[in-house]
Order: sequence, then structure tokens, then C-alpha cells
Amino acid sequence: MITQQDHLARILDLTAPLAVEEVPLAEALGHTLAANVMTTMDLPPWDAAAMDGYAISLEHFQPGTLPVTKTLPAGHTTPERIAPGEAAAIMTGAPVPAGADTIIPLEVFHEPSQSLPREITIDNIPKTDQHIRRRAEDTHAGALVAAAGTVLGPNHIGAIAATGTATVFTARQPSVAIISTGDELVAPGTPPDYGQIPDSNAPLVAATLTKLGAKPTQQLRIRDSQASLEHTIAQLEHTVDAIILTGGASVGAHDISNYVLSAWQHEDPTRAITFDTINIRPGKPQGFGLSPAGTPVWSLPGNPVAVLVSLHLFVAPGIAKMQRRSPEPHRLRVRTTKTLDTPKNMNYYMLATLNQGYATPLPSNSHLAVKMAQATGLLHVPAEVDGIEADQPVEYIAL
Ligand SMILES: Nc1nc2c(c(=O)[nH]1)N[C@H]1C(S)=C(S)[C@@H](COP(=O)(O)OP(=O)(O)OC[C@H]3O[C@@H](n4cnc5c(N)ncnc54)[C@H](O)[C@@H]3O)O[C@H]1N2
Ligand code: MOO
Repeated sequence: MITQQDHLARILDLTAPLAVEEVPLAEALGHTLAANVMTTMDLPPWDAAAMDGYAISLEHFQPGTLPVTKTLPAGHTTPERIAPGEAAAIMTGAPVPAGADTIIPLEVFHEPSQSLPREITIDNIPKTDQHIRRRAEDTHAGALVAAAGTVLGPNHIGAIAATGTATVFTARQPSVAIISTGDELVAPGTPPDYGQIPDSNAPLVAATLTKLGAKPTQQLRIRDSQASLEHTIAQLEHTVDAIILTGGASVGAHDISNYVLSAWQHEDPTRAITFDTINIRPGKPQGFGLSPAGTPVWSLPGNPVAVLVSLHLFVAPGIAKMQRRSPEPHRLRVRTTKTLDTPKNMNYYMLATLNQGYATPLPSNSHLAVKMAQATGLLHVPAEVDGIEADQPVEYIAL
């Protein structure tokens, strides 16, 4: 038996960052930034109106009627100036004319209308500096917008576009082939005969990879045969960045992944695919290493909840490293609503639902695939303890 930490360390040792490529923002969602994105301009680039209204100068201001001498829509590209005693009609987003000290919203003077008055009447002395977005209030030229290692979400893409940047440098997204092994498996949607079950692992792995920013290229189902496993991997190992198998990782006579892959040689024996029992539950039997062509291969156990746990603990960090970002999964501290009794020396992971900082464990035997649908995350009881009392802190990994 080896520890979860040692198994993960080997995975991180044998996975390598992929090349950096320049991609248009429109294609960058879910990519990981490989370089900092900096602004080259102030934002806002100039003082701008925050309201549709009237820009006025407060120099020598006297209440009374002011002529509206200019109309300044957003997109007005000529710098303008107003003199004391003048007002300029201005639209939200337009550059504030030089000499203007404040903006008064149009509703103060009249109903919203497309035809503007020639003059406005102001009864008292307005406050200075109202409804003006100041230059560089958001960011200034040379500042960081998003750091290397950021997984680009819609919010980052919007922010980067706001600085006038059209492309970003990101790590190439790993292409990953998924192989489900097992004579009992049929495609989801095919009515199973007695003794058969739908292949739920491949869709689970594919969906997880997509969420991690990787590209699942194919989902293959193969029978428990040495020839089909060897043939399939020989075909894939030169075309994808990683391969993930499920099933056959344990020690049963038909657990071919273990028997076939652990017999493979690698020119550097420390990189060969090895199988170990890990001090975690579920997900105890795990295989990992490089195929003869040097492609990382994860061989996960077949039980669906074991696959889910393995994806979070062992696949996600390796896929993150390939994309040049932190391999740490996002762990929270929450409290458990129930006492968790677990034997020592094993890390226990349980399906759980989180509600207002309190997690409730679900039945979590590793074959209970449908229970995954009720879970929002995984609770972790570490190997060092034999349980956690109700109401005490516990680590939680969001799904
Ligand atoms: N004698 C021992 N038996 C087992 C041990 C052990 O240490 N000694 N470990 C158990 C544990 S723990 C696990 S986990 C499983 C792992 O088994 P395998 O990785 O060899 O997986 P299979 O036997 O192929 O399948 C296990 C289970 O999962 C179902 N399965 C497989 N693939 C899929 C799929 N694509 N979609 C849905 N379900 C799948 C399969 O039908 C089995 O029920 O070994 C224990 N045994
Ligand atoms: O590792 Mo198995 O998934 O413990 O049941």
C-alpha cells in the first residue's frame, strides 16, 4: 500500500506542461493562461459620463438658465471644452468635456426624450464631481488583468476584451482518449441483457475532462482481452496527450488493465505503468505511468464512485499540470452534520450534500453510481483519524 500523497507525487512527476499557443479570445474559454495579461491602456481611457444628462462647469456658477451649447454622444471622438455658464448635453459613456465639473442627470430637468432642450434651468448650486467615471478608475496602463495560471471564465474574457486585447497565450488543452474496459458494458441507451450494465464511467470521465479544460477525443469500450487493450493503446498513444482507462485495475483474473499494462516495459523503468493499492477509499487500486511512446496513462478502478474520487484526486492535478496551472484541488472547510466513523490509516471520501456550511454524507459505497446525482461534493476523513464528530470541521471538495 502507498499513500495518496506518494501516488499523486508520481503523477505530477511524470506529467509535463504542454506547449503554449496564441488563441483568439473567442476560443479561450476554459483555457489556462500561460502568461500574465497586462493592460496597455488606462480604463476608462478618459473621464466619461456615467449618466445621460448635462455636463456643466461650476466655475463662478450662479443658479439660473444655461444654454445647451453641445451634444456629446458616446463615440464622440473630438475632444471638447465648455466655458463657465454653458451646459453640454452628454450621453453615458461619452468623454466629459474639459471644463466640466459635474453631470446632472436629464430627469432633473425633463422627461426622457430624443429631442433635447436648448437650455436648462438650475435652481441651486450643484455638487461637484457627480456621475463622472474618472480616467484609470478601473485599471491603469501596465497593470495586471489576469495572471498566468488563471482558468479563463467568461468574466476573465470580458475583462481582457475590455483592455482591447484580442488574443491570449494559453497552454494547449490536452487531448485525452477514454477507454472503458469490461465484458459487461453496453453503450448508455442500449438495453442491457442480464449480466450487462451501461457504461457510465466514460461519460463521467469525459464530462470531468471537459470541465477541467481538456478535450476528450474518444470514448471507447473494449472487452476484457489483452489483444484489444494492447491494440487500442498502440493506436492511441501517438495521437493523444493522455489516456484514461477504467476497470480492470484490481487483481481479479479478468482485470486485464492491471495484468497487461504492468507487464509493459518502458526504457526508463521509473516511468513504466505501475499498479498499487493506495490508502484511499473508494479508489484503492490505481495504475499510472507512461505508455511505451511516453503518453501518460491513468488506469482507474471500475466502480463509478471510485472513478469520481480518482478523477478529483489524481487525474485533475495531472491535467492541471499539463495546462500549466496549480494542481491543487479546491478544498473547503465545512462542518459535518453527522458523526463520520471510519477506520484509521485510510483516507475516506464520501459523497455529500452541502447546505449553509454543513455537509451531510450520502450512502457512498463505490458502486452506488446513481447516488452521485444527489451529491454536491466529497467529504474527506484523513487517514490519521478514525472519524470526525458531528458538528466538527471536515474537508470538502466541491464536485
Ligand atoms: N479480491 C479483491 N477484489 C477486489 C479488490 C481487492 O482488493 N481484492 N478491490 C475492490 C475494489 S476496492 C475495487 S474499487 C474494485 C476495482 O475493480 P477493477 O478496477 O478491477 O474494476 P472492475 O472489476 O472491472 O469493475 C468494478 C465494478 O465496476 C463496474 N464497472 C466497470 N466499468 C464500468 C463502467 N465503465 N461503467 C459502469 N460500471 C463499471 C463493474 O461492472 C464492477 O461492478 O475491485 C474490488 N475487488
Ligand atoms: O477502491 Mo474501491 O473503489 O474502495 O471500492
